[in-house]
Amino acid sequence: MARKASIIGGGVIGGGWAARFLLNGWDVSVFDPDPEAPRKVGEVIANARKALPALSDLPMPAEGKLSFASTITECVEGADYIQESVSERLDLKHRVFAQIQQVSKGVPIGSSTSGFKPSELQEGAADPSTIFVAHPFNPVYLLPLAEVVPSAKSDPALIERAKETLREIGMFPLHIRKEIDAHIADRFLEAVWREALWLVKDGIATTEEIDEAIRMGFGLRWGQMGLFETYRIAGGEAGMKHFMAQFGPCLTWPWTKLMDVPEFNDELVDLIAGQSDAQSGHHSIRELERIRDSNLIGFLRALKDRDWGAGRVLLEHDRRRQAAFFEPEGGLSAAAPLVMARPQVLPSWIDYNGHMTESRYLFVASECTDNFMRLIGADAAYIKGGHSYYTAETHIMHRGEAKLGDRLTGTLQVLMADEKRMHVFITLTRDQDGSTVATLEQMLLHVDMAAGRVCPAAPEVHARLQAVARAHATLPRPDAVGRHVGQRT
Ligand SMILES: NC(=O)C1=CN([C@@H]2O[C@H](COP(=O)(O)OP(=O)(O)OC[C@H]3O[C@@H](n4cnc5c(N)ncnc54)[C@H](O)[C@@H]3O)[C@@H](O)[C@H]2O)C=CC1
Ligand SMILES: C[N+](C)(C)CC(=O)CC(=O)[O-]
Repeated sequence: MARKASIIGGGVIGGGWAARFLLNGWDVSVFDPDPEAPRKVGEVIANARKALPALSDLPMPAEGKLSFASTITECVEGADYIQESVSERLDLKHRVFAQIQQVSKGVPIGSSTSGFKPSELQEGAADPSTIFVAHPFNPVYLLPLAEVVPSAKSDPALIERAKETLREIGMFPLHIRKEIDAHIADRFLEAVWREALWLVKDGIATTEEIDEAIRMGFGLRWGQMGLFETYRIAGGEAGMKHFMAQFGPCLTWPWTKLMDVPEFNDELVDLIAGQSDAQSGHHSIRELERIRDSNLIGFLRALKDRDWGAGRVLLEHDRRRQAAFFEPEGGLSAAAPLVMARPQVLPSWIDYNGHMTESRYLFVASECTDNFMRLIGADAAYIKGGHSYYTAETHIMHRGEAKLGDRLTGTLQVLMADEKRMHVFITLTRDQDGSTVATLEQMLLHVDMAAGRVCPAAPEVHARLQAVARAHATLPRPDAVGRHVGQRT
């Protein structure tokens, strides 16, 4: 049964949390007194549906159920996890926690607060031990970081449980050991923001020039290595010590305004807002969100290919989902083709004809056979031991068109298997209408990789493969089996 997340406050951040839980298979209930909240949350979720699945080639779990509650009591009933994302006012957050704790006992209550300490949030609470900070980053459905900040009154076991929940929905819970105003990340953002306000106020730079200074240079570095690793390299062969010796003295030079805050008056707000309108006003906010999401997907996939930084978190999330997904219903002896992949057609998969390029059909098919190999035990450890399956022959038939954003399902049927061979038939269908876009017939050979020769599979792999082959022997043989190019029909 799907678990339930309760989201209190359905603004920018509450909507992002709702999307992340929902698309990871949780049921989600949202409470927000704003009558516009369902529309706003719906729009965030619509963006997330386009973006989040594009981070992975694995199937998304079935979406959970979304509901809007009319009271906090109704919202948190039966919740396994509660996330508070109401406006940044301490009195309001206290009132919300009091209402939650009238009905909900022992359930983790994460707060999205950007700046309040957990001990401040817990003041006057019936049970302070369940309230903690889980500070996310916008867009919550794409960025993995959640700063998890407990206080001395927090229940350590409950915090660990909450961190596990965050990992399950693909996040990276960073445990902040000492509570402090604005945690870790917002202290940086505040410092950069303060300096930027000065630069605009003093007429040194426009909002656009400041954004160029970030996105053309150090912003790109930070996204993959952060601050210290980047500066270590900047110290040359002598590393961090040399870097500090060279640039330490400038900390006392007038490079920043440090704690000075510009007067936050209407003049400054109008100046910044006017420049921002001139810079980006030709895009709607929703358009900007989509541009941001598409860029983030590109970055994150690049990091994933390199098993680095946030990309490593995505790979770990894939591994968890893989373990859960590829245990077929009915086990290996189910008499039905096995669902082995559910990819989404990404922008880079589209060719000059406006549809999925041909190499991607083979790519998706090889996702299917890779997952099938894992299922029968020819997994990474088996391959490391020196044995694997190699594809000897493939025949692809293109029977329809897959377009940008289409969700595809790849099923695999075993036609014949013996100790050295498996003959399989893969069907790729479009989820929205069930139509077949391609079929692929393949022969794979079991090889001794060091010898470069075909050899019998290990008995346990052979036994699992045979279990599937026996079950699939009862299935009708697809018409396309054995077809070749130029054949008369
Ligand atoms: N916007 C951002 O970039 C980030 C914000 N945060 C934090 O997330 C929290 C929410 O911020 P945003 O989503 O940006 O604000 P927002 O203004 O977009 O949304 C706040 C929502 O809370 C609702 N609300 C007010 N009283 C309520 C109540 N009694 N019960 C339920 N809902 C209620 C409002 O109707 C509104 O929809 C804040 O604590 C903020 O510091 C955290 C990370 C980033
Ligand atoms: C501006 N802010 C303090 C609300 C920002 C955050 O808390 C995190 C973010 O997403 O930038």
